[in-house]
Amino acid sequence: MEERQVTVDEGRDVASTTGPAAAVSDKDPADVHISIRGLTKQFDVRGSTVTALDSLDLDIPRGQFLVIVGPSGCGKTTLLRMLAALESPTSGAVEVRHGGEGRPGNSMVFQGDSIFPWMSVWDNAAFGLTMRGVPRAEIRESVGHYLEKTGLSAFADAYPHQLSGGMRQRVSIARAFANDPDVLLMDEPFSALDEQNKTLLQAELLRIWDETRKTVVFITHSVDEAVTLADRIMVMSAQPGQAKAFVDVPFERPRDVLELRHLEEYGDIVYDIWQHLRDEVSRSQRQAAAAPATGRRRRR
Ligand SMILES: Nc1ncnc2c1ncn2[C@@H]1O[C@H](COP(=O)(O)OP(=O)(O)OP(=O)(O)O)[C@@H](O)[C@H]1O
Repeated sequence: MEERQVTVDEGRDVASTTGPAAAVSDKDPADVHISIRGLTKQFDVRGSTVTALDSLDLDIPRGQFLVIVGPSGCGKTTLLRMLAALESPTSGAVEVRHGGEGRPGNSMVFQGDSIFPWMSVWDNAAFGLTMRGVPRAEIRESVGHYLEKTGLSAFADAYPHQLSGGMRQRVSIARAFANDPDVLLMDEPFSALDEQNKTLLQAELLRIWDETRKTVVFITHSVDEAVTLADRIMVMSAQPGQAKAFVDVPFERPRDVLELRHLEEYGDIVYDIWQHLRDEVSRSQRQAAAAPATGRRRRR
């Protein structure tokens, strides 16, 4: 089994780091796909230090759909970027236990357009596989499959400017799944879409994910979206980002998005998450109002 481990240990005993009880798995360690210990990330912003993440401990079992919610600026994207090894920790460790020879470690799906405007839908969806030199027949099969699953077969030759925003996000999803990564990292992929498209795409994502049961780490600001998609939800505190609470979502799969939202228990879970989130959102707003000079930066 291949392993990617990013560790920056500034004199702390990572193994003895403790965190919220539910963050660290009590299951067989062989089931843990992603293990995070004491993860801290600081940025220097014009002479002052911004602690984006503070001593985060988290185990993500293989095949879990983990959704992260938290107020703006609490370090969600920073965490995802460290999982993708696009950013290195200031201290602490991220260990991703890679499960498949020759497969990419992760694929990312972002908010807004992340597909190449000069490539057709087909070429966009095939991009990761083509770059890895996968045989053409395999590419044809995999891309054909995921374009069909995302309702894009008829648009294989179209270019992004000929598509709606929802269709462009479908291309991103088809590309991510076709690439067959070990882990899927999704950063607010549906936030730019209208409510109807969002609901349709959530249902499609659930259907596609059900076939593969890949480990997913998904960021959203929408509590409804979190409860609809997740096996488990991590609620983060306002900056500096820490795990404030973990909420298990017990609904059976496959899930019907609309039926789910009728259930009494669905409302209870949404309420529970808002209870955890409410103070953090207020705290984050106060921080933003009090410290405009620290210069929160968006990278997208
Ligand atoms: N490259 C960077 N340089 C300086 N500061 C950064 C950088 N990346 C992130 N930050 C800061 O780290 C903090 C966390 O940012 P991050 O984007 O991870 O938050 P977030 O929870 O994803 O926010 P949002 O919900 O608004 O997308 C913010 O204060 C941000 O300004």
